[in-house]
Amino acid sequence: MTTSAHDQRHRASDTPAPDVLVDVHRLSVRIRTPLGHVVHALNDVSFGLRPGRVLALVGESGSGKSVLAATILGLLPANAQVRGRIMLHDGGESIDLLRASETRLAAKVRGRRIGLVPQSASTHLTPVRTARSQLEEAVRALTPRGHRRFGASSRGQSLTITERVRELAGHVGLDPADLALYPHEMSGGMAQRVATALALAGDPRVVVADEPTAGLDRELVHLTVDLLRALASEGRTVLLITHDLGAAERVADDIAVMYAGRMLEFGPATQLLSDSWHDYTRGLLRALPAGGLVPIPGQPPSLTDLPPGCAFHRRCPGECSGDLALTWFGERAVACR
Ligand SMILES: Nc1ncnc2c1ncn2[C@@H]1O[C@H](COP(=O)(O)OP(=O)(O)OP(=O)(O)O)[C@@H](O)[C@H]1O
Repeated sequence: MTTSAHDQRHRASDTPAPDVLVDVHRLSVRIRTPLGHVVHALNDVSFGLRPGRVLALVGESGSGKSVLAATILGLLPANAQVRGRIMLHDGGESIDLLRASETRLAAKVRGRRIGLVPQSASTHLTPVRTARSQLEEAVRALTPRGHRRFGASSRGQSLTITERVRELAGHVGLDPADLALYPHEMSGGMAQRVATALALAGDPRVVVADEPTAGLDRELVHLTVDLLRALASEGRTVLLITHDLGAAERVADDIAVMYAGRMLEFGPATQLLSDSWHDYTRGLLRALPAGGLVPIPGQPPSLTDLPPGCAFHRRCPGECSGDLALTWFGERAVACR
């Protein structure tokens, strides 16, 4: 056990490792509901996003994955209370994402440095406008002068908005003819690609994809996974939010396992999947077709009434130490081992 590795991880938010782009440090989020209950949506979550890597956040529904994405993007509701720190280190600039003003987030972060492919992408498209019109608007909004140098594939060239839209479409595997379609004329996979192109319009280094494979058939899941991998191989960082450990297995370099707002395990995907340390991760793997489709008995606890100690305790088949802190062992971390 390397307490020093743990300490190093925690020091990282003060003096970031050179390759950490987004440093999430001891993040906790509470949301007060209209009925006065307090949802403990995230509890003491820490990790770093590194360039050119895909990090998959996996966990059952309600484990806090989307809240984490919303926190990074400054999109939490006003009734949320946030503790901890999220630093973005990009282009020689460090931005404290939890303390930056809404104006700064809108002008410098959302779309330009961090792009979001939202959950249920088709519902986020404007129904009365074609893909082309929505992409043109995004490109125009993110590049006010209309002409500039764009994208990895065309560095050194100046593109018009029309050319840039065509380039974005090609980037995500859309046919130029698809640009004339309205959202109701698009398949789920196509709408998802348009949403991805919108997320890439400002050439962000970080792309957050919230459940991009949900509801897609197997072939489209493969195409989506390939697209996310291609983004990473261009040097972008991808934060993939998914309840589908199978999709995470195909695309992720690193996997973080979430449960009831806590991170229970983190590590390089191949290691975490072949040698899981946490009983919950092992349970998720057994629930996959390859693992025999064995569901984890029981339900996650209510986030308004978390039990004391380990939130997984009641469902845990193993001997739980009750230690909630995520402890780092080099590149891997586990709680409650
Ligand atoms: N605006 C909100 N007001 C109150 N509670 C919220 C709000 N947004 C999220 N929550 C709660 O926070 C918890 C975490 O939700 P979150 O959407 O992050 O889960 P998730 O892991 O993304 O689940 P899913 O896979 O279903 O999207 C849930 O209990 C959810 O009900």
